[in-house]
Amino acid sequence: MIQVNNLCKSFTRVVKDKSDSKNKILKNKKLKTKKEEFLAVNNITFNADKGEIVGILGPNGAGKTTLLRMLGGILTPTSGDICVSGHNYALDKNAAKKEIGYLSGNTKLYNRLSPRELLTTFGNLYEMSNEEIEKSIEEVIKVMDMEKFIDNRIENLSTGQTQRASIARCLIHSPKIYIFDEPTLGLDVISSKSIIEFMKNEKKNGKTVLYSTHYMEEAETLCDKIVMIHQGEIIASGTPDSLKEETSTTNLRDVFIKLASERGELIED
Ligand SMILES: Nc1ncnc2c1ncn2[C@@H]1O[C@H](COP(=O)(O)OP(=O)(O)OP(=O)(O)O)[C@@H](O)[C@H]1O
Repeated sequence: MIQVNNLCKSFTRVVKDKSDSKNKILKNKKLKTKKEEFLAVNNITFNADKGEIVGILGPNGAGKTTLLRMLGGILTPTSGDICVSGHNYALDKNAAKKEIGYLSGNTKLYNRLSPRELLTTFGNLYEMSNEEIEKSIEEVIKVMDMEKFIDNRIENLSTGQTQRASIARCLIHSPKIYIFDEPTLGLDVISSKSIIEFMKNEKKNGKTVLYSTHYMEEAETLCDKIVMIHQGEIIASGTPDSLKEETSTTNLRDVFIKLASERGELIED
């Protein structure tokens, strides 16, 4: 399982210095800029248990990718704790990362390799033996239905096949936890259905799936638990049914709209 406690990530961004506007008008100077810290992820706490699918929902810029990149070990948190199957990231990041299969939102694969060659490369990176790699590839081919294109060059695959190859790359070392950033984004119904079915089956196998999406209807039927974030903060978390009940709404889209507008915040989507 994965436990996240008081997680924060701040970035420095460059903004226009409004206090300099008088200068600009008077002397026709370019407005000065200044550096400012802002919290992209603000004090996030939740957990995802064995056999659970947890959906991270939120509009553009909510902080979903930043959160998942920290959980995937790509970004270092500014503060807070991440614990994966008993391994604390701050104390033993490598052990924690071995438990995770992380799919980033903009995964780029090596175009000139075939999925089989890609999976072999990643198996080697995880220090698996040749025999283990071959066995795992055979499993992954079955799970992701890749027989037809396992030896084709990645540059010749369709979008859906490429996404299946990207997910296959996350499975090669048999992790216990999957962290997927928008795995069904831009896919047609057939390709997204196969990925949704994959997540459902892995849940049955006792795996933990943590994934982000904009598709609230998809999350509503798939997820055991929802973590809704807006402007870096959790605005609600719980089962889809409990969130609807607490807000007297009938779907997750309305839950989000109601909670965000109660806070008087503009919705960016
Ligand atoms: N490396 C960075 N440096 C500065 N700001 C960043 C960086 N990465 C993300 N941000 C900012 O942090 C905020 C959260 O971004 P993030 O990509 O995590 O949101 P998101 O919920 O994944 O959005 P989307 O759904 O559009 O992908 C945004 O304001 C973004 O501009």
